[in-house]
Amino acid sequence: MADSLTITEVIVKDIRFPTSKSLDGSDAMNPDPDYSAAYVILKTDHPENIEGHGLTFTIGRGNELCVQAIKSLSYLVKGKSLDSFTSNMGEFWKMITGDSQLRWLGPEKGVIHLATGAVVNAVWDLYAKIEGKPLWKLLADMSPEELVSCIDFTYITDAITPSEALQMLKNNEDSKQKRIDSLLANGYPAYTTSAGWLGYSDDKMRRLCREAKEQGFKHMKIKVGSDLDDDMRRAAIIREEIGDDLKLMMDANQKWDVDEAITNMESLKVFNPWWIEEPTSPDDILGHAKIAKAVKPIEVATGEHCQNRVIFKQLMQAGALGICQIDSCRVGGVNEILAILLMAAKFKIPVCPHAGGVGLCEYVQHLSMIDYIAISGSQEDRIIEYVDHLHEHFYDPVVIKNGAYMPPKLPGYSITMKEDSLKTYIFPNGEYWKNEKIDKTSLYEV
Ligand SMILES: C[C@H](O)[C@@H](O)[C@@H](O)[C@H](O)C(=O)O
Ligand SMILES: [Mg+2]
Repeated sequence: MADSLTITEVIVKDIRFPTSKSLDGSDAMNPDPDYSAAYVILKTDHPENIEGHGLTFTIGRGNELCVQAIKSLSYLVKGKSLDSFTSNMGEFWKMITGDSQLRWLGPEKGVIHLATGAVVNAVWDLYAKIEGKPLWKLLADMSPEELVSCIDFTYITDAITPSEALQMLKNNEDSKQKRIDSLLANGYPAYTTSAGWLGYSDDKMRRLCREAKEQGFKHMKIKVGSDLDDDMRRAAIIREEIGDDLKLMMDANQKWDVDEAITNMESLKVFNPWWIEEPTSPDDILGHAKIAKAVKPIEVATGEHCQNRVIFKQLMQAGALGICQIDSCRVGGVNEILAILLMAAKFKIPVCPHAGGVGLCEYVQHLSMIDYIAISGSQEDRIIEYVDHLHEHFYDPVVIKNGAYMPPKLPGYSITMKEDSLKTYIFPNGEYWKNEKIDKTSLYEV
């Protein structure tokens, strides 16, 4: 029973994959990412040893900082009963983000908030496993009142109030089952970024474009922001491969200044992109608003480095955001995501989550599904990012059919990694890393 379950131990692991070797994930700002996870396991006294798993995503060096921050937060969950959290999820989230001394490190941003995402998501994973449901179903089965009670509305009531949120959820209540049935039958549409990594050769890009088309993808994303001539050349190759019917998106990964973004998009618009992603600093709300106005009808997309619900709120209020790219563990986990999904629905901004990395696809599928089932109620202009890397390390990897994510069936948040993978890729002494020459700019003594 949930009410007798106690979290007895919090284990944290530094897991890193050497993706920089194949340039998977490379972009103009991040040329050599090693996809990594600050990974947390909540041990419990459940008779069948059910555990809660969660992770936060980084790209290598610095993962150890998230690991330490999770350790600092762990006293807030260790020794507590799951029921003491699930009886009021909103209060639980306030408690995790409200530690009077740790809060100083943020508040609600940077390393401490990335760590919050891992811990909060691990608690949701445990909750869903105990209830015997995949996370999307656990959320779908909640009443509007229960869903609203998961959210901390602090700092966002000028954009959305609890009673407005409740009304929005109630409006969707009667038609929920219809959308669940459609997800079970058709899945949730995806787009792929796998073909367009900046470090890939032209031949590899062409081959991956063809494969993606054959797999049923209708949208592809390409990296830009290195050198405009090169961006033009690569965009032309992709358009040649995918034709005019498929949608093309561009991602500059924060490379440009505001006016530079506007000028460069003047040239790149000939390839008819649907959106330009992260054109400039993720903190520059007015800059995004200026770009959004200038590049219309191309949409401005951002969110993977958006630190919390307050920044999302301002982007929406300022008309700076055309596509909202929630990130499952950049912000403080499921509770804060629900707040952002509700604001996006209110502002009529489509949510297309940031995924890829390691575990992000596994996470965000649940979030888009609950958005569709209970919050926005729509799939119009909404797709989930998909990247074909590292899924083999998960017990319950994503299932893509005909370019769509199929709803996960196993209980939990789909983020549990295989024992063997954890052992092999733990940094710096796992089977893989112990023989590698390791960069010494980390806290580890090597
Ligand atoms: C370093 C990473 O692969 C990023 O390039 C990636 O998250 C990207 O911005 C994306 O939108 O998928
Ligand atoms: Mg991106």
